[in-house]
Amino acid sequence: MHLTQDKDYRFPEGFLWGAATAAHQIEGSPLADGAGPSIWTRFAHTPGMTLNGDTGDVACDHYHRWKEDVRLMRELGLQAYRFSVSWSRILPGGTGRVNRKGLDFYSRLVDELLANGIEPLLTLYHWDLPAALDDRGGWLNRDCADWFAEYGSVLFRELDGRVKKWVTLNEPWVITDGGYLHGALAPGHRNRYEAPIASHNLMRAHGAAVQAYRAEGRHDIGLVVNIEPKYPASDSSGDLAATRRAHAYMNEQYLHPALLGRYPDELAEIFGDAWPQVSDADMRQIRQPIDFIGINYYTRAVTRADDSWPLRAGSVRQPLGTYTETGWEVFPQGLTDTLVWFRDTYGDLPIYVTENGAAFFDPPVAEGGRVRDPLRIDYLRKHLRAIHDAIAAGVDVRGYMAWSLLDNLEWSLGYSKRFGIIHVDYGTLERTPKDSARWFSGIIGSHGRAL
Ligand SMILES: OC[C@@H]1[C@@H](O)[C@H](O)[C@@H](O)c2[nH]c(CCc3ccccc3)c[n+]21
Repeated sequence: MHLTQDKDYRFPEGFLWGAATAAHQIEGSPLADGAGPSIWTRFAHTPGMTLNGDTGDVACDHYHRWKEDVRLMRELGLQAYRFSVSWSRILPGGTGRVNRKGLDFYSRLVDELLANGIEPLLTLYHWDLPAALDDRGGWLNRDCADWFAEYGSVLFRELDGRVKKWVTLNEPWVITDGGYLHGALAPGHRNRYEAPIASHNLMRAHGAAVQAYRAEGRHDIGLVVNIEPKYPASDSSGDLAATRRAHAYMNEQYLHPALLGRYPDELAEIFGDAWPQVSDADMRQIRQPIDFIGINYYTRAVTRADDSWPLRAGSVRQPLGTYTETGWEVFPQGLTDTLVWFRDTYGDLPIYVTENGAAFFDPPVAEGGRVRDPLRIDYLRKHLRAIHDAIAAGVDVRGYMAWSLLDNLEWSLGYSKRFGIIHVDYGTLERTPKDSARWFSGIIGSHGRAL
């Protein structure tokens, strides 16, 4: 038996170490230089939609401080940086006229990353749909596949070659469950009939963007999904069925169409008469070959049957569990299980862990500029070890992006949750690397040996 302290956690040569952010959460200045509003600009300015009415008007002011942020990434020795582009900076009306100043912001950012030896991973869509397209039905309008392919093509033409790892969508599950079923996220709909239509159209748009990339691009493109492994609370038939429904709804609903060309059977059971008929042509468009999958992992769910709508499944708090500030159980084994499950279910497609991290109640910046975040270090260490275990089991994991580079706007929770390895003072906008950033830097420098 290996005692943990003497196990060698060295990662494979070429493993890509980085951190992740998203446009709306860090940039600020949402309407600068000709940009159009997004559904998040609109949602956050709608009274009651976000904690304390927090908006992305300033956020981390990355829109002006991007050079300093790249310098911080270099100082930490990051090899890669995952970020997203705000669609409505590029196409203020969602389609048609290109806003050159919007393109220039991202072109300069990419050049600065490359000049500092940092590989960009670009996410086309991280939830901030142009408001002009929402006015035309947004993800409920089948035309969204063409809109998204047009937007992607503008970026492919401008950046491909400098950007060699592209992501179409970040977490279609959250976009749909949050934005169309439960209404906690923009555009704030709560509709059992809309949710499956939005899901299906998002995946059609993913397929259309991959097809557009194959026509314009020469490098790699993939999809990012959040996976939350489901463990039955008991072996009762009710809990086992609920666990199966929850797994299909969150974890298979998007990977099955993207990689197998079909939806899991449980979805018709969950949505009943609201589950739409889908054509074979649609399923062929969705199942475009991709070069990698991005998996965002935070926690697991011990699952039991309940009367929740429409899933009839809920998670059970673990009395002996450790929980983060967002109420997520710290369960690193779930990441190993998720990576092995993906390989066993979908095959040897390369995997990047494109998000992993935790919000804990960090202390204020102490004298001398230290932010002690031991719980975050413990979380990251355990999850990196969990990835190493999956690699040892033969899973082809190519990289890890810590969520997040910076404390930032946690959507409807506003600025109340800090996920960053770098502290941001929202008054002064001063950045202070936390202990976790220094620790992560050492892990990267030792290729994981120091884990
Ligand atoms: O909540 C932290 C981050 C967000 O700031 C990112 O924008 C987003 O990509 C993102 N996704 C998740 C996982 C969503 C999730 C967690 C647990 C259960 C269900 C869904 C966590 N996060």
